[in-house]
Amino acid sequence: MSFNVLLLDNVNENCEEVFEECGITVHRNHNLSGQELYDEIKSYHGLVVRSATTVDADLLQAADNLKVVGRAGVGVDNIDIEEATARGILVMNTPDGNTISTAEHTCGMILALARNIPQSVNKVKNRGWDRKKYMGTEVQTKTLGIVGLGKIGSEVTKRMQQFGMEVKAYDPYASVEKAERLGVELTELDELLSTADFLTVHTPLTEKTKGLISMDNADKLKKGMFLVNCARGGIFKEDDLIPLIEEGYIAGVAVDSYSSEPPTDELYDLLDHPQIITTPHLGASTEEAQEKVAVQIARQMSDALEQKSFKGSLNGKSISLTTNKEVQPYLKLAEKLGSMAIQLAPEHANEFSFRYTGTCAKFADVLTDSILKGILSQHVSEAVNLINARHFADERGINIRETTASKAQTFNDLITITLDDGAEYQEVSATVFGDNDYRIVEIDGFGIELQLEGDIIMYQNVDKPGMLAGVSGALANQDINIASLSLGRTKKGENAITAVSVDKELTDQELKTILDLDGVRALQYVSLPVD
Ligand SMILES: NC(=O)C1=CN([C@@H]2O[C@H](COP(=O)(O)OP(=O)(O)OC[C@H]3O[C@@H](n4cnc5c(N)ncnc54)[C@H](O)[C@@H]3O)[C@@H](O)[C@H]2O)C=CC1
Ligand SMILES: O=C(O)C(=O)COP(=O)(O)O
Repeated sequence: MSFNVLLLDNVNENCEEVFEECGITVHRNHNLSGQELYDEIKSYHGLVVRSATTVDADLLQAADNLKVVGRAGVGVDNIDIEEATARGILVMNTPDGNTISTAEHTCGMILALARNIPQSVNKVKNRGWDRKKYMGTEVQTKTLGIVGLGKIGSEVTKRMQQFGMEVKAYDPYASVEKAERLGVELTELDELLSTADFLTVHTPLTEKTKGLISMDNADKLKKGMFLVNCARGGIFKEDDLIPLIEEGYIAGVAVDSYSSEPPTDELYDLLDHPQIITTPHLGASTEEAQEKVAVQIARQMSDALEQKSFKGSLNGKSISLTTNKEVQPYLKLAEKLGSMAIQLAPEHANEFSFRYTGTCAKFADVLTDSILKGILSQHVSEAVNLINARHFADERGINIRETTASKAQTFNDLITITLDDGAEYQEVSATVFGDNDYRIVEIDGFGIELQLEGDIIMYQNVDKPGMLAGVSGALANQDINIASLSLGRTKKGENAITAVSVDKELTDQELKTILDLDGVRALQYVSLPVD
């Protein structure tokens, strides 16, 4: 299949080169938006953006053929990942291509704030000369507070330590070992706010980081501190920046990212304050960073479109495993078994347990996606794939429990699915022999062995002579050929289960002739694809 990709947002020209080397057709358009973009996007398999294009639900809905959205950069807050996931569209970014550039820009902002560089440059250019007004402060021996000790936060740390700053950080998810390695003291947020001379944020904008600094916590700030935001607009409450300055809580702010870009008129008015220095989202705007992210995203997207690798994917992490040859037979087994289990399950079952025993246990994550694909494909009108399967399960309030045991038991590999509606449950287990011999091996505790494909009748019966003859007679009378069968029973003379694989799809009427036979207690029927 041949693919085509649309490049927006001035993505570096190396992006084109890499796509073309991979045999992918590229079209570039810097100025598309609104209806024009909705119309244009329909024919593309891939879309590459930076931060300027909003990839929202409407755009994704219009994108009939889209398989992957690539962000040539880090932040994906301009992409509706939830909607993309629901539509089975992969979203990927390039997490480290612009780290150094953004860290360097942040360091520049810290120094610019400390020495009033932008304001004094402006003064001189306007024929002014004021050395007193622009008296600065050294950063050496001062405390730098970092919120978010991730990739950029760590690089800012290393650089500013060279300027003699003491670095403290607040990041509830950072490890103590990492902080020790960087020579950083991890603190609580309040302590950081009350001790930092400069505070720089390097987190995404989330419910927790939105308005991290505002007039509400102004009393916690070290008087006269400087603030830097080269992460995302809104981490400092923009409306509160001037009151924070005017009331003497902070000495100045450097901002590179805004809650709306370009800023609204009101926001421009706020940013006009002489103690606020600003750049137009330039953190990642260097030749080096743009080349790196453009090349990285083109490679990642080409590999994903060609199903070679899914590196950098944000909404289908586990599918990166699917290119591993070892996992392929298990994926198929999981999907087939999921498809079988749901046909046998009690109605309204919403407690799903998946047990993985043996080698397959190490692939549990993606196998669960595959089982869910098998289950949900029969109930969801949209196409279910490994990216959106969990989304649909969540939407349906399905609770998933996964257990693993790497030590093989009777079979080298066994996947067991239990679907439960709170009152009744159905349990099926299957294995794969070699690369492609998929077998059901247990149904509700009865040992059975039958190929996991085609049309299968399963009935419980009294364990007495003549049962099988009755069933095969009934099938023969209707010209239905038996392909194979398997018998299982709990104890001699008690309950038995028979699974019969037949050569054609059966009607309800044909099935009834078996259910009506004396001694047949319950009957179930599943129809599975044949490879
Ligand atoms: N101005 C620009 O042009 C650029 C801005 N960015 C932005 O910079 C930010 C950081 O990027 P990276 O360092 O690459 O990301 P990262 O994922 O490596 O680091 C983020 C860190 O924030 C921490 N974190 C998350 N929630 C937190 C919370 N509530 N409190 C404290 N820490 C928290 C995480 O544990 C992680 O260590 C992102 O928002 C990204 O979009 C990135 C590149 C360029
Ligand atoms: O990578 C990021 O998160 C950035 O903010 C950089 O944005 P940009 O690619 O320069 O529009």
